[in-house]
Amino acid sequence: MFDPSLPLVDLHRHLDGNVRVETIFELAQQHQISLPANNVADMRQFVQIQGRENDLLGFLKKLDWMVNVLVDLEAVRRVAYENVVDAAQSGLDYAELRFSPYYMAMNHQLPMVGVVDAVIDGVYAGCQDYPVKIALIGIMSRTFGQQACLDELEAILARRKHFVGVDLAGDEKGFPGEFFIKHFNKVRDAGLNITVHAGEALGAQSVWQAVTQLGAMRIGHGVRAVEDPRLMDYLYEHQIGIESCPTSNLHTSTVSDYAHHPLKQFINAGIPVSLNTDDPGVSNIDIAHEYAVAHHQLGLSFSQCQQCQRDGVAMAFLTQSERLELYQRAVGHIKNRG
Ligand SMILES: O=c1[nH]cnc2c1ncn2[C@@H]1O[C@H](CO)[C@@H](O)[C@H]1O
Ligand SMILES: [Zn+2]
Repeated sequence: MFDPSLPLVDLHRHLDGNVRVETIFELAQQHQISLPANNVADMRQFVQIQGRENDLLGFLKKLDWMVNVLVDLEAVRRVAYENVVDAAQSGLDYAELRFSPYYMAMNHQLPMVGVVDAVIDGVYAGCQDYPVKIALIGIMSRTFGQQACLDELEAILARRKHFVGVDLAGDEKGFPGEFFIKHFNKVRDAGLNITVHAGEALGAQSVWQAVTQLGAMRIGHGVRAVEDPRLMDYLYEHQIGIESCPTSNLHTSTVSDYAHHPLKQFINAGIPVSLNTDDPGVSNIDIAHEYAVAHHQLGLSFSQCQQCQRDGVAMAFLTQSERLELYQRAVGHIKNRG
């Protein structure tokens, strides 16, 4: 339940977690990549969540098919372009698309800076054709270790002006935040914003770590922060925003059901919260679905949903004048629709 007169934004959206099943199938056919199914309909079960997974790692396996078909830079460009189309068609005014150059490059030994350039190129082309504003966040995939993360950070920083921030994603349990302090020192030196996946597969300590040692200005998921009241106070005092992705949290079994999702606890604590899709292609959802879930399953009132929309704009890695533009654009939408 969102308000069409307010900007609709998605700040936590993995570009490499949103490759269309049709595209996976087409690319695989064109380039003789073997898939576990021989038609698009049968392929869905391997890419999209069926019910839920037992844990985060089970969920993340679904994305592997998406990057498995990135055979060349043209494929990367196509996927980036289609991500902009999908964002626009789902009604978003603004999306921060995040991607991991290492993860996208690794299967076919693509050059990482080449991957970054291809994403920039595809996103730029998409923005020429569709009315949506896009910003990019570079991901370090912790799953592949510290050196791989340093390498992909280097590729991100080689195109620094095209990014608004850097994130840390992947296997939180196996590769905790303390392994990446040096990486985020470089990110801060480069003047980029910082968001970190934390409190998803590990508890409140991981969120503490992200905000006090990695310099996180926003937290991806943050679900388990509610386990520590002192942390909740800290997040409130420092107005660290939570990028909430309720359906993803259900699909990774971070929460046992929607009724146990802590979104309302963050709101009641005065912590800024945005609603986001995480991996729309894996969860098979769009942003409207998450607002419907927030209202109907998590018990947010319409005005609390509106507040999430406003918090999303406030939390966005944008300048003040860009935020105002988003509000003006939303008013324009209503006029166009009317
Ligand atoms: O919900 C999530 N939690 C943690 N990591 C994630 C999630 N979704 C995707 N990735 C990770 O992000 C990178 C691709 O953008 C990959 O490392 C993937 O495993
Ligand atoms: Zn994520």
